Amino acid sequence: MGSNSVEDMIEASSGVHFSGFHMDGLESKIIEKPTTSPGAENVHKQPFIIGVAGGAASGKTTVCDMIIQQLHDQRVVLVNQDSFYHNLTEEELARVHEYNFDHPDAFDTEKLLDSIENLRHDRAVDIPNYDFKSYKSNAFPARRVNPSDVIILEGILIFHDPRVRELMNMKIFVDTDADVRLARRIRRDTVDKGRDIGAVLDQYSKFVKPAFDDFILPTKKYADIIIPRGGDNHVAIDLIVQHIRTKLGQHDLCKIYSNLYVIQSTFQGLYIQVWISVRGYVVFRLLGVVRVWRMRCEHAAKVSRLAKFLFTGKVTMVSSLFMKNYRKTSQRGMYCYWILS
Ligand SMILES: Nc1ncnc2c1ncn2[C@@H]1O[C@H](COP(=O)(O)OP(=O)(O)O)[C@@H](O)[C@H]1O
Ligand SMILES: Nc1ccn([C@@H]2O[C@H](COP(=O)(O)O)[C@@H](O)[C@H]2O)c(=O)n1
Repeated sequence: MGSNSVEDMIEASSGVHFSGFHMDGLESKIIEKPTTSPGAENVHKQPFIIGVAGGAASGKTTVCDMIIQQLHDQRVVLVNQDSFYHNLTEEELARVHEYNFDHPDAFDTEKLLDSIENLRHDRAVDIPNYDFKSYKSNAFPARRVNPSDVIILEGILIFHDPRVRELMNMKIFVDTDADVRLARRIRRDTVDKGRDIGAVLDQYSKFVKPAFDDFILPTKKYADIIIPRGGDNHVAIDLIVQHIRTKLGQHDLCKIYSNLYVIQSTFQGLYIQVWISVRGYVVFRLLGVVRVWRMRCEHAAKVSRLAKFLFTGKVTMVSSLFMKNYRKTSQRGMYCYWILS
C-alpha cells in the first residue's frame, strides 16, 4: 500500500486537516522543553545559534562562509569573537608584543553576551569592526547586524564562557593540524597584516601555542561536531548543512509552538516512528515521510484506531499510549504534557 493512499485513508476517516508542512529526516529525539504556552501568533521566535571554535587560522571563517553559502535560503548572520577584543590602553599599546591576544581576558565577553541577547530579542545590534593593524575596535564604523533565523558565533575561545556556550544550539570545532595553522598564520600575519615574521613566531611560541593548549583545546570536548581539515572537508560541511536544515525544521516548529516535544522512538523499524504533540495537534512520521497533521483531540482517537487497524500489532503501544493519553486528557492543551510525564 503506497503512503499516499494510507494518508488519504487516515485523512478521510478522521477529518483531519493536513497542513502541508514537511520535515524529511526528522530525528527521534527530545529537542525542546516548553516554558510557557502562549498562542502561536504571540510566540517569540528564537534564532538557531551555532558556535564555531578552533585554533587561530584553523579555517573557522572559511567553514562558516561555506555553511552560510549552502544555507542560502536562510537569514544567517556571522558574529566574530574578534570583534569583541578589548581596546588596549596606551600602556598596553606601547608594549603590544607583550599582550596576550589568545587569553580569554582579551575579549569583552559581557559585550558579546549583550549583543547576542539583543539579537535573540529581535533587536538589531552594532558589532565593532576590529582592526588588527591598529589594535582598535573603533577604528572603523561598526557593522549593523539585524536579527536573523541563524546566528553563527565564531572565535578561538567562543566555547570558553559557559554563558555563551549555553546559548548555542549546535557547537562545531574546526580541528586543523598545528603545523598547518602555523603556516597559514605566518602567511596571513606577514602578507595581510604586514607584520614581521620574527614577531609572528615570537607571538606564536609565547602566547598562541600555550593558549591553544590551555584554553582552546580543552573546549573541544563541548563540540557536537569536530571537523578535521576545516574547509577542505566538504563531506563534513555538507553533512553539517543537512543537519542544520533538519534542526531548523524542528526549531521552526518549536518557535511556533512553545509546548512542542519530539519524543524518543523506542519502536525501531516501525512505520510510525516519531510522535510530537502540539497543544491538541498531532504531528507524526508515517512511512518515512514526516507530515504535520493538524487535528482536534476528538479526531486523534479515530486516527489512532485506524493506524492500529492498518499496522496490526505494530503500533499497539503507540496507539494505546495515544488512546490512554486521549482518554486521560480532557483539556486539549494538556496533551503533550501527559506523554512525557
Ligand atoms: N582549506 C584551506 N586551504 C588553504 N588555505 C586555507 C584553507 N582554509 C583556510 N585557509 C586560509 O588560511 C587562513 C586562515 O583561514 P580562516 O578561515 O580565516 O581561519 P580562522 O578563521 O580559523 O582564523 C586564510 O588566509 C585562509 O584563506
Ligand atoms: N590584535 C590582534 C588580535 C588578535 N590576534 C590574533 O588573532 C588570532 C585570532 O583570530 P582568528 O581569526 O585566527 O581566529 C589569535 O590567535 C590572536 O593571537 C592578533 O594577532 N592581533
